[in-house]
Amino acid sequence: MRNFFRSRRRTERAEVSLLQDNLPRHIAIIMDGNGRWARRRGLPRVAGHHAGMKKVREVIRACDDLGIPCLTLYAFSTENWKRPEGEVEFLMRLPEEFFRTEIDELVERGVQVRFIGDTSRLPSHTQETVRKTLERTEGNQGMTVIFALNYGGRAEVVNAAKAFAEEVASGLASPGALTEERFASYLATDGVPDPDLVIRTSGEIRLSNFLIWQAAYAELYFSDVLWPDFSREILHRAIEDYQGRMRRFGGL
Ligand SMILES: CC(C)Oc1ccc(CN(CCC(N)=O)C(=O)c2cnn(Cc3ccccc3)c2-c2ccc3sccc3c2)cc1
Repeated sequence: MRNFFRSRRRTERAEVSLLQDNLPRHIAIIMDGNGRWARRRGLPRVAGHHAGMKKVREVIRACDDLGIPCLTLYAFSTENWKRPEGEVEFLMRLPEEFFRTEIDELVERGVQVRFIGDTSRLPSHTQETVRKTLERTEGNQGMTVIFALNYGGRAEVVNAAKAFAEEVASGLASPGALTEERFASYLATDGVPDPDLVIRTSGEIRLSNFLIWQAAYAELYFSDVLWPDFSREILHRAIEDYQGRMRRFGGL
């Protein structure tokens, strides 16, 4: 058994060594902690969101460089209506800045961007950014990056159940034909493998209604760092921890 591990190729990195042949196929991240990060520095909350957005770029690059096929990002935030007025306006403008500064590199890297969640309640200019991002990256063959916007796992399951019920009502399906496999095809993540690793920052140990169907078997990794302090090194540590767990139970 020891030879088996020793012979496996390793990517030596300063902090951790990652096994190239046991990388997660899909990593999902609950990006939490922007507000606290700003408050600890005596900065306005929007500074935390702006710093958080820069980390989105860094984590996409880090996953793409490792060859992670799929990354889902959940901009975890308490409901918008609890936020001060100016903050919501700022948040709705942030995607345009991200699009303007990042889209060319994403296209260059062959990244395909997808969105899950209810984008209908976003302001029209933000919806326009979503549409342009989809247009610029559809059909790309590289890594898939999914942004969960205004997303709720239970709402997603209810929508899938409704879609199947409608097919039964219109005689296209019979209740007996429903399987877990078929049900998953009605979810927004249809065609995407389930996340192997879910990471959440800021020390909160909760799933918060995120990918509740898809993450049924995912390894969960909780980091105390606040999202704007997330880094390539912390990502690597999470993946190394994941690989350590797979080694313990992966054998049989
Ligand atoms: C991919 C990009 C071109 O398109 C879009 C991106 C997002 C949205 C929806 N959105 C912003 C509007 C809203 N719902 O408040 C959020 O989900 C939201 C809520 N908090 N934060 C701050 C935050 C930033 C970073 C990490 C956590 C939270 C964000 C936010 C704002 C700008 C960016 S850029 C990449 C991610 C991201 C997230 C619409 C279109």
